Amino acid sequence: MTNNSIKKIGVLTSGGDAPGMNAALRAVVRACKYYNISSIGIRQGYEGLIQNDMIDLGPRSVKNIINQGGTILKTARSEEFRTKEGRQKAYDNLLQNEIDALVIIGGDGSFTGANIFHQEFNVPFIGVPGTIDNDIFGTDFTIGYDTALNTVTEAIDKLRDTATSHDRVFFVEVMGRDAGFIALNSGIASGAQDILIPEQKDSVEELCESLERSEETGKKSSIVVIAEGEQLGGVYEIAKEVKKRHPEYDIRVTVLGHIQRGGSPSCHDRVLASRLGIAAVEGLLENKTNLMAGIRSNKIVFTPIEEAIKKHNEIDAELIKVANILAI
Ligand SMILES: Nc1ncnc2c1ncn2[C@@H]1O[C@H](COP(=O)(O)OP(=O)(O)O)[C@@H](O)[C@H]1O
Ligand SMILES: O=P(O)(O)OC[C@H]1O[C@](O)(COP(=O)(O)O)[C@@H](O)[C@@H]1O
Ligand SMILES: [Mg+2]
Repeated sequence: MTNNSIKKIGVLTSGGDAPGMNAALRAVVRACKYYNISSIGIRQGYEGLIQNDMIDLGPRSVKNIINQGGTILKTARSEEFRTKEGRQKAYDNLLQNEIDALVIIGGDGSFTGANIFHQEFNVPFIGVPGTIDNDIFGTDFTIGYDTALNTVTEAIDKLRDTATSHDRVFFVEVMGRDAGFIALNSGIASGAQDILIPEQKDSVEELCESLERSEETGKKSSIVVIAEGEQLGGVYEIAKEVKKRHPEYDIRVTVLGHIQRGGSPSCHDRVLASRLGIAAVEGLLENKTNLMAGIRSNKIVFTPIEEAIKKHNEIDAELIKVANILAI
């Protein structure tokens, strides 16, 4: 398997952090050791490449992190890497540190940056999808998504207790910059009356009809889950519009925010991250590059990075049907 031209792999975490990034890092470092090559950690995403902020890593440097949320390498959104000058500095530092290839653990933005870097300097890389949003084509699941879903579901369960006690309507905003995966799945799991996601055309009228229908059948409190990328507007605006039409509703709004990105990764995310981290190293050693390691029908697959960035996973119509039937 070993390709002799790769002797050292650099690994970084970039973009929004996601639970399981540490497990992916651990897998990359240990796979490198397994295949007798060196690994070096780059701190704060592309910022660390530009600032030459790196640390040699071995199997014991990544002990006790499989269960930790966040990323011990830290992450960043680097403006400088968007510039040609910034990427030149990054390349100079790669040469100085004798890094032959990169594993990029991050989201679509991080992969876009890696792709441009590859076009300019021909640095081999493989992406590992780490984002709670699950908005990356080429994998059924991104690292962190399952943990975020569990966090959201637990939070909405708590809101349900108070919503029921007061006969209130709760509007809950969940993350998902442009994607409704978190909203749809957590909404089904938490028994939401309605779920608003950017992939679907929604209207306040339909939302009100749904609330009215449930009221007619004796429902006293409801939960509405709204993805932050919802096209109808923000959660406060939507709540205001509903209140205008139903002044009698006792409405509360909760924005779950960054709590959704934290916490110890779920078993699912730890296993996924471990598999993808190893796959990325093995891929590089097989001379693969410009690909993302993902999982489809429980098998490792590699997808061209441009497809991973540009294509979109479709929302499953069956899930929407499930949500609708259960909201009767
Ligand atoms: N078009 C681009 N050119 C160069 N670098 C980019 C580009 N888009 C994103 N990046 C780099 O990737 C980083 C992470 O992207 P971002 O969209 O913030 O998060 P994510 O990877 O989670 O989607 C950015 O801060 C930037 O440094
Ligand atoms: O932490 P920030 O910079 O406020 O970004 C918030 C965004 O990051 C996310 O949590 C994750 O998205 P990315 O992984 O693509 O960064 C989105 O759901 C959210 O819109
Ligand atoms: Mg992104």
